[in-house]
Amino acid sequence: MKTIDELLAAGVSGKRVFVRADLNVPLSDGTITDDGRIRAVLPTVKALADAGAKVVVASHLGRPKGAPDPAFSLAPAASRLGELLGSAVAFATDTVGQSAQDTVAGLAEGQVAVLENLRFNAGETSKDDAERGAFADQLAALADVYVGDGFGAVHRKHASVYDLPAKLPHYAGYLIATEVDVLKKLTEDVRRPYVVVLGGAKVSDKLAVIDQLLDKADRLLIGGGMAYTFLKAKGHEVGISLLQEDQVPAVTEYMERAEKQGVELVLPVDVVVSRTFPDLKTKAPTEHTVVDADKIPADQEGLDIGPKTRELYASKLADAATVFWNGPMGVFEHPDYAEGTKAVAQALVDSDGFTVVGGGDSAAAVRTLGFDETAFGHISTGGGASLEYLEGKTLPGLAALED
Ligand SMILES: Nc1ncnc2c1ncn2[C@@H]1O[C@H](COP(=O)(O)OP(=O)(O)O)[C@@H](O)[C@H]1O
Ligand SMILES: O=C(OP(=O)(O)O)[C@H](O)COP(=O)(O)O
Repeated sequence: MKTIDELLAAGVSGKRVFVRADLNVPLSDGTITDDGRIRAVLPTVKALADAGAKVVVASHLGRPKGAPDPAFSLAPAASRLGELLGSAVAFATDTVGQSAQDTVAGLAEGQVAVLENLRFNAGETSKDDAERGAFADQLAALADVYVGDGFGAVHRKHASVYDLPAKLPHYAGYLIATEVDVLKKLTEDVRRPYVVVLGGAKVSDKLAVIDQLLDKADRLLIGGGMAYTFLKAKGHEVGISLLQEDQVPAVTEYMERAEKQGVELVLPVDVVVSRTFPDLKTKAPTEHTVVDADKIPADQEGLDIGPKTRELYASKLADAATVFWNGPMGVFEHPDYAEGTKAVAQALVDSDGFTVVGGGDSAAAVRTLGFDETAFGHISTGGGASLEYLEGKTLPGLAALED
C-alpha cells in the first residue's frame, strides 16, 4: 500500500486530491454529539492542504436511501471540519452535480471542500458493478488523485471506497495506516486470554463475524442489541427487543461450536427492560426495570445489560491480556441505559491488557461517558471494519489501495 507520504514527497501542489473519509458522526437535532471521526482525518487533510493540494473530502453519513435527505446532510460535519482546521471549508450541496463541479473548480491551492453525502446517490452502494462504476466515473472527474482514509467504511464494496481508487492514482491516508498497524497486532501473535466484547445495533452485520471469532478468541461477551438473538436461540422470550430472527439457527450453531471448541460464550444474565424506546433528544426519565434474562416480559424490550451482568462481564475482563470491544452494551445515549456500557468501559480502563475499542458509536460512547481516551490501548474509528479485519477478511477498501 502506498501511503500519503509518497504522494507528498512527489508533490501535490495544485492537484485535486479526493479524500474518502468517514465523517459518519452521531448527530442529535443536527448537532454533532461526538466529532472523533472528523478529528481522526485531520492529519491527512491538513498535510494535503499545507502541501498546496485542492482537497476534496467525501463521506457517507447514516444510511439514506440513495436520494437526498436533509436529515443526513454532511453540512454540520463540513462546518466542524472548518472549525478544527481553523479555515473556511467550502461545501457542495450535491455530490457530483453542478454544485460539486463548481465548488471543486473554485478551490484555490491549499483549500478544502466537502461534498454532500455520497449515499444520496444510488450508485454509491449499488450491488450492480456497472452502476457503481458509472458513479465512480463521475467522482473521478472531480479529482486527479485518490487518498483512502475512511477506515470505518473500508469493509464496504461501495463506489467511493472500492471502484474509484482503481480509476485514479491512489494512496492510503494517515488514519488508515495507523488503524491497520494497530489491528495487525491483534491478528498476529495476540496475547491471551483474548476477550472480544460485542454489542450494538448493527446486529445482522456483526453476528456473521462470530463465525470466525470463535476460532480466534478465548472468550466472547455478548451485550447490546446482539444479545437478544442469542437469548431467543436459548428458547427465552425476548419481548419487543432487537431480534434477528433469521439468524437464530446460525446463533444456535455458534453456541454449540463455542462449547465444543472450549470458547467461553457469555450472555447477559439480567437486562434492563422498558415498554418504550427512550427519547434520545429530551433524555426524559423513563420507566424501566431489571429482570432476569429469561424473564423479559412479552411487551417490553431489553435496552441495557443488568447489574449482575455488569459484574460478571467485569470479572470476565479482569484477567484479559487482549481485549477487543465493539458495540455499546445498551442505549448509552440515554442515562437510564448507559450503565452497562460504562461498566465495560471501566473494566477496560482497569485492565492491564492491551485494549482496543472499535466503532463509531462505541468510540463516541467512551468519550461522551467521560472516559479518558488515553486509558485505552487504541480507539478505532471503525466497528464493522475492524471486526472484519480481525476475521482475516480481505476488505474492499484496503485491497483497492494495494497495487
Ligand atoms: N439493546 C439495544 N437495543 C437497541 N439499540 C441498542 C441496544 N444496545 C445498544 N444499542 C444501540 O446500538 C447503537 C450502536 O450500534 P453499532 O452501530 O452497531 O455500534 P458501533 O458504531 O460502535 O459499531 C447505539 O446507538 C445504541 O443505542
Ligand atoms: O459507522 C460505521 O460503522 P460502525 O458502526 O461499524 O463503526 C461506518 O461509518 C460504516 O457505516 P455503515 O455501517 O452504514 O456502512
